[in-house]
Amino acid sequence: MIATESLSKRFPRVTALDRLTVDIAPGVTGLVGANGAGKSTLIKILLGLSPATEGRAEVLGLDVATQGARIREQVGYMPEHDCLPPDVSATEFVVHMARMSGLPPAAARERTADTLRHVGLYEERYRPMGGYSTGMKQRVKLAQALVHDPRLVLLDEPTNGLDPVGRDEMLGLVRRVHTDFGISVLVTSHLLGELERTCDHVVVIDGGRLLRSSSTDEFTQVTGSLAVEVTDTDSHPDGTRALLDALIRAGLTAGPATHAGEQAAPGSGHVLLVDVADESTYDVVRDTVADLGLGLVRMEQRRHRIAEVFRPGTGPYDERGSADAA
Ligand SMILES: Nc1ncnc2c1ncn2[C@@H]1O[C@H](COP(=O)(O)OP(=O)(O)OP(=O)(O)O)[C@@H](O)[C@H]1O
Repeated sequence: MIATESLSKRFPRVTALDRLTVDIAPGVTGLVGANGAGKSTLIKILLGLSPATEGRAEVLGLDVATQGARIREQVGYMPEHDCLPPDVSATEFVVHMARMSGLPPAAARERTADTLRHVGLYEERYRPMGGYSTGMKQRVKLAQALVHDPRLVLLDEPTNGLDPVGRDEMLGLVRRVHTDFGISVLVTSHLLGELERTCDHVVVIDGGRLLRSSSTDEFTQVTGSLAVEVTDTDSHPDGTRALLDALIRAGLTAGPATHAGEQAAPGSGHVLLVDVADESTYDVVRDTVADLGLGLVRMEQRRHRIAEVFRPGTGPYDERGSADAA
């Protein structure tokens, strides 16, 4: 879908992209990097809107340097910043964008209605956009990127400014762009963790350079620990503590999980991480829980969180730490 080769973009004071070489296959890909990492610069180059200083890039097999107009016919773009005229309605705006992409009037109206419905805008679509919430504006921006039925969409920080519920809803919509319509997606975020559930593949850039490009599964591979959560009982008011002591007596290595992602369900105690020595570890944990008369809330193989891979001291890029540290 997208291929770049030693792509650089230098501004007088800043190198925004530094010899970036990356291949992006069809599907949903996350482009992750801190603010200023070069994400928006890359998107503008891929759309043929800004020339690279060096190197080359292709989108859908088309050269960004010479075939920008053809790329923009087949690619949708959701910009990062608010760009919606306040005194027109979502319907008027999206119909206008559809017409700009070359759709005839009737098809533009029909596609607009379908796309706005898909992003979850109903009666509000006839009201001026100046009165919309941030979430509604982000949905209109997504709709205008989809309205001409592109093969690929480039979404620049679609969750920006949204609260956690709004973020989840937007990420669900982004995923459905691919599952419902078969459109490939490149979505940017400055938050590593939030793309974990949405993307098949994640590309991480920092200071315009490629840090890592791999499938989400590779990022979140299974670790050698088992997360175990139990309930308290009358005879064991701190069930987690009782289980920890018993597991250590049984010869296992275990400890409380301290990572935020391992928080227990409210009222159900805490989570222990148990090193999996071999297959017998599962039996020992199950039998110990049963012997103590505790309720087993969950026992599951723990996976890495994407954010852990890059946390100083815990990731593969830090020789001092181990990626298993939790
Ligand atoms: N037109 C420009 N002129 C000068 N410097 C620029 C220009 N556009 C971007 N930059 C600089 O290039 C670097 C990369 O910016 P870019 O907008 O691509 O980052 P980003 O990863 O998208 O971050 P953000 O989400 O904050 O926009 C930044 O240091 C930015 O200040």
